[in-house]
Amino acid sequence: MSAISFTVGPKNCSTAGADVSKMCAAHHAIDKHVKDGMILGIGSGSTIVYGVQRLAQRMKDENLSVVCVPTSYQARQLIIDYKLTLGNLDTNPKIDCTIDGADEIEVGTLTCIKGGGGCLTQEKIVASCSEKLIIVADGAKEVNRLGQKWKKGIPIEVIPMACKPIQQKIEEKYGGEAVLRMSADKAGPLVTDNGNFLLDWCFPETKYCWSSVHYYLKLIPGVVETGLFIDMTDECLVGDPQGNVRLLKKTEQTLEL
Ligand SMILES: O=C(CO)[C@H](O)[C@H](O)COP(=O)(O)O
Repeated sequence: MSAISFTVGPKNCSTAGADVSKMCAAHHAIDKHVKDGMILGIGSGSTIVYGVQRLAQRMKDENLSVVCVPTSYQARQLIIDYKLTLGNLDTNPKIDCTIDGADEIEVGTLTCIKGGGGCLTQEKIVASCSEKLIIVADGAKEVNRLGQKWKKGIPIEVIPMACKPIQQKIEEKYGGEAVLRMSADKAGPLVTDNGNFLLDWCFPETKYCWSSVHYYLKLIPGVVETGLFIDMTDECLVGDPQGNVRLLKKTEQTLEL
């Protein structure tokens, strides 16, 4: 793997029952990147929960003033539950830094698949308004090629009435299978925070120019957003079960159209 990767831990974060890899990565990101007076984007998923806990602790200990802009209903609720200051893009259209998780990270280009938790559209909007995007993850997410470990496909948010034609167009163009994500607890499809459906496109194993795939998908009427995060990530902090955190920087150019 070609990447700048070095250990920046270990950190003292051995809380019983916690996922130490995720926790150390998230704690390190908060300690390194959050400064007083900042507008901070709060990502979604399980890793960021540790980040919010750490932030709440720092706010108390250091009396920081930080406005938090959520990337999902889950993130909004976390901000409220931990008594942090809730912002939004109307009042804070420019964000200093967003910290978020990922489902898979291509080492070298730092291209990520996101949206396993279904929040990709708001995550991408908030990231696009941010000076910096910091991804926090455990080592299981690192790959040389997207799809090596994450087998659930690339999440694509779609307008419900366009779901079937979009499925067909994707499969005709690239092959594989674009599967409508179903809700775990309600009969029928999962509905996103934006009232849309999700397709998870399980793509055939081959070499892709991900930016051209992304642009092709985005141009299909009814596609709202894709879970491909290309040239957005500034750095990844990757934790391990011993509490070490490695920093990954971009070292390879993304294939261009
Ligand atoms: O993109 C996301 C949600 O849409 C999450 O950031 C991603 O699924 C990672 O989640 P976790 O931290 O639980 O592994």
